[in-house]
Amino acid sequence: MREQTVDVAVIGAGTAGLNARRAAEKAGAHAVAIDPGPLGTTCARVGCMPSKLLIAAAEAAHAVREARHFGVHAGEPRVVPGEVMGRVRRERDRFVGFQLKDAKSLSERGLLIDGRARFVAPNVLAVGDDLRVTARRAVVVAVGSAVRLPPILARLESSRVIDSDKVFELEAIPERLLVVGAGPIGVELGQALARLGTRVTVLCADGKVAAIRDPAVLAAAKSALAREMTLHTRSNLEAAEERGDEVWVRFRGEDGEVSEGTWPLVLAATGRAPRLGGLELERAGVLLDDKGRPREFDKTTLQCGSAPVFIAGDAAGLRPLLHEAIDDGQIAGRNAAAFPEVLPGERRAPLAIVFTDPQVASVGRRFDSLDLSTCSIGQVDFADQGRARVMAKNHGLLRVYGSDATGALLGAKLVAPAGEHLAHLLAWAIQSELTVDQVLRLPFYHPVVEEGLRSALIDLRTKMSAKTGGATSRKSSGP
Ligand SMILES: Cc1cc2nc3c(=O)[nH]c(=O)nc-3n(C[C@H](O)[C@H](O)[C@H](O)COP(=O)(O)OP(=O)(O)OC[C@H]3O[C@@H](n4cnc5c(N)ncnc54)[C@H](O)[C@@H]3O)c2cc1C
Ligand SMILES: NC(=O)c1ccc[n+]([C@@H]2O[C@H](COP(=O)([O-])OP(=O)(O)OC[C@H]3O[C@@H](n4cnc5c(N)ncnc54)[C@H](O)[C@@H]3O)[C@@H](O)[C@H]2O)c1
Repeated sequence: MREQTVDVAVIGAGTAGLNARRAAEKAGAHAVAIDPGPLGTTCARVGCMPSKLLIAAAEAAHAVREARHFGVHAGEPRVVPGEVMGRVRRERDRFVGFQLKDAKSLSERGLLIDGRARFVAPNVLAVGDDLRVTARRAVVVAVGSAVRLPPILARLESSRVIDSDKVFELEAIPERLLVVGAGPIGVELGQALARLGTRVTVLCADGKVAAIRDPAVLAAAKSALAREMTLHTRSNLEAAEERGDEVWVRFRGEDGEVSEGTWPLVLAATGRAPRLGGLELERAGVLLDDKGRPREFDKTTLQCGSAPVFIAGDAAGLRPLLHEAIDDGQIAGRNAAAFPEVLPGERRAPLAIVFTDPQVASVGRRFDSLDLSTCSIGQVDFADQGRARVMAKNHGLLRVYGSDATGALLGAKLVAPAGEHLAHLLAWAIQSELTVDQVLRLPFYHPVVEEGLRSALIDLRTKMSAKTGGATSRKSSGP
């Protein structure tokens, strides 16, 4: 058995792991990452980047179709699957290539170990069968997440049931597709394939699309997405089996109505779960609950109880997003290097964007965390918003949440054209702790989609004033 002793061992060389290793090193620790591969990070290989590449192709096809609204008639676009998927994979491989280059350089310096790690004792990891790594200070667990298949689909073991890891390897654009799950993955990939020519049916159990909790924004998103896909929300998968060249599926809607159909391909987008199984965290002194997650986990320091173990990125199951994996990695790496002197990490305003069209985004406080007796909601419908109408992209709803007592902007949920940009403006304002009045004093050009945001903020200010008798709006005079 080979033995290696380091200050900090990081399990996983994805985005969170690589950032954790770097942060630990910057803090003066000898830190290594351990990963059996495939390297290249989930984001670049099978996540953010290939999905956005597929969406970019879909947007091009959609723009050709939509040109008729402007009197420009290009006809039905001819989508060449080999070329579409070829570009997706070529560009994806380019992004992955940068990650692999960094990984190679780490390996050459002995800072990246090839192998699967598991705990054998506190601070001690077995890597494969012949290596033992001891971390003098602490271990960071950054093992990411894996697709969670419902048993009905898992049991099928059919090549006609794929997940998001496999979708980018498709050679053909399917003629018809059933997407099970309407979270970010289901709606992004479902709408993209619909625009590339697939007839897409989406079903989901929880009644939500794109994880939207605000009921008004949810209704607007459903109506926007239903223009291109058949949506069955609140539909439970009841049975599935392979029948000839297709998969037969039966599901039950909330009204009890049973539907069934056959599809040549099913995309399971039923969520992802932290990949903590097999790590034997108990041997590190971490107590686990019945789902195999740490019973005690400090969301601010990312430490598991009082053990010398930190969890970062998707493995923590808190904010499974790329920019959060980077921040998590930095917090966990720094704390692991300084162990036992751990400090809470600085967090940014919550921000999540789903790249459908219109885009869905949430910023700051979530709708279901608001006390509606002390908060007001302002909104704008994009149906008549000037610039959105000019571009024939006039669909969506933006809602902003504010505190009646302080006039502070608390959060926002939107399904809107240029949603990714509106969401960033809102996130920056919320993190800067601006009041609604202060945001309204900032410049808004004309004609831009941001004028829609201004309308929502004016609506919010009016509602706050009505509730407080003008106390919040008296703080300043905005436009
Ligand atoms: C289809 C899709 C689209 C997405 N789009 C977006 C987007 O647009 N924007 C966004 O912000 N986020 C997006 N995400 C989420 C984002 O990709 C993830 O949040 C992020 O990549 C997680 O990084 P991570 O470091 O936690 O995990 P990963 O990058 O998965 O890294 C985990 C690493 O751990 C290794 N590992 C696992 N077990 C062990 C073990 N026992 N020993 C050693 N190593 C191990 C794995 O090999 C892997 O390299 C998307 C995800 C998917 C699936
Ligand atoms: N743009 C982005 O930032 C982006 C894009 C894609 C993915 N992601 C990340 O990936 C994570 C995983 O995404 P996701 O969409 O797979 O997960 P999700 O958990 O958000 O959605 C899962 C969906 O599957 C449905 N579902 C689960 N079991 C079902 C069943 N048996 N029958 C019918 N429906 C069922 C749920 O109702 C839900 O609609 C997200 O949380 C997100 O952090 C982010």
